[in-house]
Order: sequence, then structure tokens, then C-alpha cells
Amino acid sequence: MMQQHPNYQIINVDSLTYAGNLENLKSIENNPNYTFSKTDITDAQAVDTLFRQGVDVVVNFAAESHVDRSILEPEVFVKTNVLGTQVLLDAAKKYGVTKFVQVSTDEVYGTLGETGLFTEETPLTPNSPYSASKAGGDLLVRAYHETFGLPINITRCSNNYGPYQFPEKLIPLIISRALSDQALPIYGDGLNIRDWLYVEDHCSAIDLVIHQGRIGEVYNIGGNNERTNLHIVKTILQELNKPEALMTYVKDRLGHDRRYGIDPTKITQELGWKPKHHFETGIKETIQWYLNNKEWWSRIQSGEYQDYSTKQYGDRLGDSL
Ligand SMILES: Cc1cn([C@H]2C[C@H](O)[C@@H](COP(=O)(O)OP(=O)(O)O[C@H]3O[C@H](C)C(=O)[C@H](O)[C@H]3O)O2)c(=O)[nH]c1=O
Repeated sequence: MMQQHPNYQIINVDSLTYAGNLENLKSIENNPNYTFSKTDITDAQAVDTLFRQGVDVVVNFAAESHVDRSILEPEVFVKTNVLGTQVLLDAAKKYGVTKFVQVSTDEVYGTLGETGLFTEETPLTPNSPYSASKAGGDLLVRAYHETFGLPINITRCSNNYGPYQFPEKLIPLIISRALSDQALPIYGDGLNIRDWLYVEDHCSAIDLVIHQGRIGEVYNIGGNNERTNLHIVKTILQELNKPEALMTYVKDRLGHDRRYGIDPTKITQELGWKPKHHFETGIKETIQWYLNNKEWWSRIQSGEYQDYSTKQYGDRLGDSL
């Protein structure tokens, strides 16, 4: 269980974070000491006002997180993920915090061939505007530790899945489109591999890093669940009893990373973390959550999402959501 700790600030700039981490962290811990702030981290004045009220630990979940959107509009990614991180770091330095945890991604390491795994020593070789902006943020966090002695940790996770994930991401996109019998966009040959991590396992790892992570260290967090995209899509179709004929191969994502895989030895050995969820049960629970919460994701799809969907899929599929 969570130890008591006063006045956490978990800062989130928008709803496009990793698979509902905020909601899950709140529900797992049910801890009134977590404060979730939706302060825009690119607004230095608003951030200053927030910190003046007293902030002890910062967990920076704030991110523009979707690779496809970063290909359409890189600028907003640099603003939030690089400049926003610098604004937060300056406030953390000015007011003093006991820890600054940067929630990052395995995508900063680039792509893997058929073998090998990302370790914390793997050089940063980001391939998309999204991952480049996350790498930029990570390097600033590291630099504030080296230069100013800011007490930091960086976590780098693999692909999250679970409740509350924004419907642009592969799993909720496929579930929601399959439910209305729409074509399911498979980029390229569908054989790209991702290492799927249930969001609660990601949150439990972050919780450990907040409390026990050695200052200045990076921790990789992975699910040991490498799957091809085709496997993911076919599993969802089987579970929903929908035909594979819905799968539609479309033009590949530009710069599409072939494979991600994380070696979580460091966090396992140093902090005793282990993922609790197996993919086979986690995906069933996730599908059930989306079946039970159609109102939540339909509301999102009816807003700005439609414009994005038309831009992203209009040419590829000849439709939008
Ligand atoms: C949306 C979509 C995706 N895909 C493929 C592309 C990828 O190979 C795979 C997963 O795509 P998604 O966009 O859900 O996730 P990634 O690009 O792997 O990145 C995600 O996991 C990392 C760790 C983060 O850091 C990102 O924030 C997070 O978005 O499915 C398709 O084939 N069709 C589609 O319509």
C-alpha cells in the first residue's frame, strides 16, 4: 500500500496521457494526498502559482503522447514535452521539491531488431517527433540533476493498455471500431511488435520509484508481453465475436518503429517490482471495461477527435469515426 506522504502533485496537461494513468493511480491508492492538477505546464505563471501553494513531489505525466498526431503536428509536442518540462523543472528548482519524477517512454531508445531488449544504458535514438520531444524532456530532467542537483528519477515504460485509454490508441481504437463494424486500420504488414503493460502495473512501478527510487536513476518498466499488432487485433475480434474481414491493411506510419521490448531487471532487482497482469486476462478486462463504459469513449469521439480521425484515416480508409 501507498505510504502517507504530504501533498503530491501529479500534473497533467491534457487527457492524452498514457492509458488513464491518473485515474488508475487515484483509484489504486485512494490517497487524498495525491493532488491531480490540470495546470497547463507551458504556462509559466500558472505553474508558479501552483507551486507557491506548496508542492512536495512532482510526477510529470504531462505529455502529448500520440505518435500519429506528432507526425501531423510536431510543434505542439515540442511545446508540451520539451518547453513544458523545462517550465516545471524551473518551478521545482525555485521552490524546492523532494523529488521530481519524469514519466517517459521506451520510444526514446528507438527501435529494436528481432533480438535484444532496451536497458537503461541503451543510447537514445528517437525516431518520431513524439519520441524526440520526450527524449528532449528527459535530457533536460537529467541536466537539472547534474547542473542544479535537482533530485530526480526518470521512468521509461512500454505500451500501456487498460481502462480510460484515449480511443486514438491501438487497443481502444480497434475495440470501438469493431463494435460498430467499421474497417480496422492495420499499418504496414501488422507485424510490428509492442511490449504491452497493464496500466495498474505501470502505476505500481511509478509508486515504488516515487518512494524508493535512487536519486538520479532511470528505471525501465515493461510488461514482458511482446505481441504483434496482428495478434492484438485478432484477439480483440475473437473476444468480441467479430469477423477478421474487418481488418484493413493501410499505408504504413512514417518512420514506424519495428519492435519495442524492455528489460525490467533493474526495477525488479532494486525495487522488487513485478507486473501482476498477464496479457491474456488484462486484455479481456480491458475489453469488458470498454463495453461497460461506452458513454465515456463515445463522448470523446464526438469532439475534436473527429477532426483528427478524418485527418489520420480519411485517406487511408475513406472514412472517419
Ligand atoms: C493507431 C494505430 C496504430 N497501429 C499500430 C502502430 C503501432 O505499431 C501499434 C501501437 O500503436 P499506438 O499508436 O497505440 O502506440 P505506439 O505508437 O506504439 O505508442 C504508444 O506507446 C508508447 C510506449 C508511447 O510512449 C506512446 O505515448 C503511446 O502512444 O499499432 C495500427 O496499425 N493502426 C492504428 O490505427
